[in-house]
Amino acid sequence: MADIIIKNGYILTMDSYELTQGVVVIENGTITEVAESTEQDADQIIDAKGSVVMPGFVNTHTHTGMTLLRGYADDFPLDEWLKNYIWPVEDRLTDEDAYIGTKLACLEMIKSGTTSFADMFIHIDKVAQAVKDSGMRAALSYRMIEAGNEEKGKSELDTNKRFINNWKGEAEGRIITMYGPHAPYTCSEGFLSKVKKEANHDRVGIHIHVLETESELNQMKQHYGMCSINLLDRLGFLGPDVLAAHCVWLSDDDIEILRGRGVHVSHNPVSNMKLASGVAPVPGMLDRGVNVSLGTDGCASNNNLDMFEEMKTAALLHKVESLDPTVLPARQVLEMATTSGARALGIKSGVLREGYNADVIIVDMNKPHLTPVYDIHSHLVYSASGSDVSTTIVDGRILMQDYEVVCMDEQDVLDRARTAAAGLVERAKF
Ligand SMILES: C[C@H]1O[C@@H](n2cnc3c(O)ncnc32)[C@H](O)[C@@H]1O
Ligand SMILES: [Zn+2]
Repeated sequence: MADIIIKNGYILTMDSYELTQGVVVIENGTITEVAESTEQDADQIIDAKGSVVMPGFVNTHTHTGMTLLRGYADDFPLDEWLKNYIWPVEDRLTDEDAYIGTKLACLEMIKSGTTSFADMFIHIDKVAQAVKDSGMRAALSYRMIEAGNEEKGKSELDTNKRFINNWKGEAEGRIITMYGPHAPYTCSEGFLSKVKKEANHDRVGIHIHVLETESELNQMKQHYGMCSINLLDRLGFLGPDVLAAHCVWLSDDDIEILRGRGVHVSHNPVSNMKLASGVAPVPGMLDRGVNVSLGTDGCASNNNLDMFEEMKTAALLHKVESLDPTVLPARQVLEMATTSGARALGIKSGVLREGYNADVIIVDMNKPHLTPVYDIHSHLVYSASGSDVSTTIVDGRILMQDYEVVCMDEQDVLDRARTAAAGLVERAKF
């Protein structure tokens, strides 16, 4: 007897381009069958008539606690935004803020079809607790800023290491742990080398912001006489264990280095547009074989966690940038948001395939803006939005069914988030 059978839906496995009517069978958190029909029975049958059944999205770069700062400081360049607005408020964040901010982020992601994500944040134990409680899957890293201060670097590294020791593989394996050095402009080369050594020792990955702005490029050239990619490569930092967010200001040589080292890149088009950071050379990276996935970044620079919006923005941005409408076609963008994201996090998700994690969503197509259907990839990227997701399953557990969130008390999360935000803004009046 299986746990769940999803039947009558159109199945988009992401293994092939085809959309065929069929069933998905789930047992013990794993997909056990994807077929036209099944002989099996299950404890729970989900009728997906008129819907698309597909892998959940993988958001490969966010800062979940920043949901509490949604709309707090808009329309500034990154340096000013971080130094004058974000960091002063984050310094006053409490454990409860981080917990409820992450709960709010999980609620938003579950409701819009994201099943796993990569997060870098502070109060990371509370972030992990919220992920565990919500039922989502996540690769979590503690944000380390050392700024050339040896003592601070030691305590930052200790905090990240303690987190890794306490949380690696927790929540039935749904929590993956990583090191999170913030960026090459907030961490010295000596510190970055130490992080790499510890990551190798602990056999975990590293999540880092890289070459997000021209200002970073100039600072690095001034300080080191080379860009962030060259510095990180010289340190032996780059490898398939590295998840590099942004990578906007890359040269052709940098792309070649990323490809050669097997670095995973998280592209964040909405955040890059909002902070006017620039346009990442995504078509060039994809052409050269770099694994590029999609991330929303935090809610203070997006200002939501909707991966449908991220997909559409990515597709449109690179068409207009290249003046070529054939660039980043819908199918390729869908792959970035699912299979490429799963590859970046090293998880067996992102496709509907036997033996893979049962991280599955159901998208309701019985909507005016999704009618008629010629090409499902087109609709998912250009017409659909997060609110079209009716059901979200992570690790074989139903977190939302028929638009009803069953893994947490939605109203309670909203109320607590409002209270936390009010307290935060009050404390930030300095
Ligand atoms: C993890 C921390 O990083 C900060 N942050 C949030 N968004 C960005 C960004 O786009 N670039 C660099 N740093 C960022 C914020 O303090 C987070 O808490
Ligand atoms: Zn970020």
